[in-house]
Amino acid sequence: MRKVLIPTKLDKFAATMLSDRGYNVVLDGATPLADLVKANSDAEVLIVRSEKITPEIIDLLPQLKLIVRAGAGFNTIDIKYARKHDIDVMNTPGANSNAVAEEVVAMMLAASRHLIPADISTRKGDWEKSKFMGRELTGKTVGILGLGHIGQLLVKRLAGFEMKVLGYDPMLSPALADKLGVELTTVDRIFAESDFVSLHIPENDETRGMVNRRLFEMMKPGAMLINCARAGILNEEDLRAVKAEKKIVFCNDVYAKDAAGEKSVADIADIMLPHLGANTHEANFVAAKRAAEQTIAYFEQGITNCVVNKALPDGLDGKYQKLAYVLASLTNAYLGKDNNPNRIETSFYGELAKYAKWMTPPIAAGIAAEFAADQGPADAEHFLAETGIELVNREVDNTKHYGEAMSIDLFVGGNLIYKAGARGTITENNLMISRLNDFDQLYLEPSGHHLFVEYKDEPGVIGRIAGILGEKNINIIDIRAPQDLKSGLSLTVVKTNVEVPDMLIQKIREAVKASKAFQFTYLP
Ligand SMILES: NC(=O)c1ccc[n+]([C@@H]2O[C@H](COP(=O)([O-])OP(=O)(O)OC[C@H]3O[C@@H](n4cnc5c(N)ncnc54)[C@H](O)[C@@H]3O)[C@@H](O)[C@H]2O)c1
Ligand SMILES: O=C(O)CC[C@@H](O)C(=O)O
Repeated sequence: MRKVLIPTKLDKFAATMLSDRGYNVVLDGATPLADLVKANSDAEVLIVRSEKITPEIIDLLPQLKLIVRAGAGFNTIDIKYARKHDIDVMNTPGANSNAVAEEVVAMMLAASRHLIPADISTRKGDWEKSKFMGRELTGKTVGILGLGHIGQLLVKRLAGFEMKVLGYDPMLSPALADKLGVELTTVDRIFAESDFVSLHIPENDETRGMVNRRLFEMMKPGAMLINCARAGILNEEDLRAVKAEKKIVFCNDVYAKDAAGEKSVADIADIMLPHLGANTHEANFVAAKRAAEQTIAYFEQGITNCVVNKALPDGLDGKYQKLAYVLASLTNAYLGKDNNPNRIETSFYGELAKYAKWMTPPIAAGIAAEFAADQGPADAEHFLAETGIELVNREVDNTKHYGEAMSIDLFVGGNLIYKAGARGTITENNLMISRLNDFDQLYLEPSGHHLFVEYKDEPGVIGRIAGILGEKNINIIDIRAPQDLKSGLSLTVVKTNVEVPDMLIQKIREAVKASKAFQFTYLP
């Protein structure tokens, strides 16, 4: 019986549904997380809300296969560590979005009409009608950053106020924006022209701290900023610095840590709530129901569409990532250790074009041993940018009929640009390097130890290489010998049964006056 641990205050419906289906469920929202995890170390599934799921918690659950975040944001879960341990993490997209959209409308109205301080004052016996002069929503401009489940619902819920809606979300198609009545624009224009700005983006490496002083300084005096997304996307110090001068009204639902105690935003927040966005009976029920349904579908039907830490996107065969690694590392070996690339150009043919970003981690790993290939595309892009390597994905000409193939070219900068590149594909389920530089028709299956020797074409060279290897009892398993007719160069690639020692490579280099001689080993 699979054990499901629900260490949070989640609607009982999830526990009931899973128990009815034969799962062994422990639902306990009172015991501290670490204690509960230690007492249930045989759990295979963890269903959580905003609890922090750290490597330490994951290490206490050696049989864990699945973490379900009953909600949208999964920044509280170490999804990379989970991936390393073969644990899938999923969220329940859209389950609580209506609750958040309604909370935003409530904040807009409450702050615009001073409902909270006016209530406190009137209860006290004061009559401060003139102090609480309000503003109306109708006809104003609202700017929405992030138009996913919540952002889109917010547009619909605000429809009655006849507002002009500006939006920014790289994933929203112009057609859908049109249908929703959203004018897609830049982040800068949203901040500069809106009377109300509402944030609905996830917190991740890309968005952390992105709502900063530069944007606050653009805001209209007296405009309202609403953060029901995540604390980390907004730079609190920057807001503090400009809030008084710009008279920004700030409504906040989210904190670095969900816990009782003083809140650092207290001095700049006009309304602050204890992370109430999803806190409705309806949202709690829907999130619980989805979490249970998704768990059952995951184990019983293998449905993984809500997994957020996939190593591979649906539809991509992992062999293509191996190929990208091999092409990048072979080309890098060809350039030699004194020639560090400063630009990578890639071409992905056929269906591979839509998976281009998933090739960036293996390419980065292929040219830099310090980058681990199991990291995600954003990590790889960040690593390349930090290392000063430009990545350009070229438009491809699919009329060449290369099928699902890829080319990777590395450039060494400076005034004199030096370039090397390789193309490959998968044939009969094996990696196949079809070209290295202008040596077409290489058709090399790269597994094992390969000695690459490039030289001015002349007869007898392959025999000399074989002789030197034979003297040392090194067995030749396969030989490829393509020519580059334009440059008059030949390339001999010898697959050997063992690694060829450096001294022997040097001997071969001298014996055949090679322009290149290096070993390339790939052990899949
Ligand atoms: N306060 C709460 O209780 C509460 C409840 C639910 C969700 N949330 C937070 O709200 C966030 C959004 O929730 P959702 O359900 O709408 O998620 P979602 O995934 O449906 O939508 C997020 C949208 O943000 C867009 N986006 C990502 N990076 C962006 C960027 N740099 N610029 C512009 N757009 C970007 C995405 O393309 C996506 O469309 C969640 O990640 C979560 O952190 C808070
Ligand atoms: O579970 C909650 O109450 C908060 C959930 C919310 O922040 C989310 O990202 O879904």
